[in-house]
Amino acid sequence: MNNRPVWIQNIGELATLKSAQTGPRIGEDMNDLGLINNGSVWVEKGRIEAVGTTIEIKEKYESRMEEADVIDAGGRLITPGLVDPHTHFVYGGSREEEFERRLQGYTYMEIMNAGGGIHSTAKKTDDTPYSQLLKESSNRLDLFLHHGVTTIEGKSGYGTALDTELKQLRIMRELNEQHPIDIVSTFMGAHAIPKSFAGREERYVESVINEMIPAVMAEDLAEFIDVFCEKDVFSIEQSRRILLAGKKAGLRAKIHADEIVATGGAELAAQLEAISAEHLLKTELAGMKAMAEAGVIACLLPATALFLGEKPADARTMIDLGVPVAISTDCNPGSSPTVSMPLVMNLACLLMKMTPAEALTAATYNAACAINREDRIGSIEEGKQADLALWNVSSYRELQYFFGVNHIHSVWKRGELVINGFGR
Ligand SMILES: N=CN[C@@H](CCC(=O)O)C(=O)O
Ligand SMILES: [Zn+2]
Repeated sequence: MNNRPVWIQNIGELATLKSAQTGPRIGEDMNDLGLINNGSVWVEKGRIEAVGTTIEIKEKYESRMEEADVIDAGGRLITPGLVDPHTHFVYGGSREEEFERRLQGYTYMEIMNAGGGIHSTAKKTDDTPYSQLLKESSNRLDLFLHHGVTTIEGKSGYGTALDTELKQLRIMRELNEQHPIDIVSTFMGAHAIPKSFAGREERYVESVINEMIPAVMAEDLAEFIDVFCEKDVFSIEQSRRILLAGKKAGLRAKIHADEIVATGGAELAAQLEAISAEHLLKTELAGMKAMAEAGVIACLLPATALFLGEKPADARTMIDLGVPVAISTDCNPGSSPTVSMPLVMNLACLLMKMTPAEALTAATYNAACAINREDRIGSIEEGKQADLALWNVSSYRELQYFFGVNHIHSVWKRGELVINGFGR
């Protein structure tokens, strides 16, 4: 830990995301970025001590300037470190052959029902030794960091049995200790019904409830539970039982809902007071209204929609109804092989017609809310972790507009410069 204070000054545009409102931002508040022109941040012991204009911070810390490492941001943009609230980043192998098959016309579910898709990654993840899986996942985290991401959520769910679930979750725990990125873990044993349980689907649901959840809790390996609630995967009733069992054990609920077919997953999320519902490509108005009413965060995944050739989620209606919206990469080898939150922000604007400001809110503060971390990350305010991203552009609008490029310059994690673009 750097014990010297860090004074970052001459920030052309500082998007603090600070707001008088508490809880996830909804409606017009998603456009309020708490912007400061010619901004400055004073960081001490990994925390943000003060935020203001360069002149204000200079005056406030005049007597202590000598002690500080002084950084000139050169008129660039600083945002909170990006938060990716939905990933499956611990996995073995790759699925580029399946990508080609989909380009030839096979659908995602056809491939999965024929034993490919999630089943193929589960088999490869079973077969990848712990140390190799750890190394490959750590390399992926490096890529996330190079795209300005300082916290991610990670899900288990690639395995044909409990031991692979535990392997994935233990890897996330170990990486959380080793890697600069903070990892928040979700147990997703209900991602696919293993082929060995064909015809005995109920038996698998029972095993998730009676064997897997207790084993995960015994090692305190997860904070959230998630289910792939989908036609031909887990039904509404199976999803309800699994999520209720998780909640009873102390996990907060998330749900992959209405991705391929509208099955009522959004309504279930509202009934169970899930913290978030994911995908929502096919969600109907009633489901959106129920989510708005219950305060469930919509975690939207435009890179997945693009990669699967599906129409993206109706973010505009959700925002207009008061549903809090977050966005995420959904990094996984089948439906979204990307680590780029900057790309996801571009796609949120281009495909879902979110404003540049809404996309930034969805990738920072609201994303932090979707993983219950808004008390410490997601905005640049006094007392929060000094997780900061410096971009090689002068405004957030430019970041969202000049697309397909990684504009990252430097990244601080808890006040430490972990990606250093100075001098280039
Ligand atoms: N849809 C379910 N799960 C993942 C995809 C997993 C895979 O295809 O490997 C998702 O969120 O997109
Ligand atoms: Zn997912």
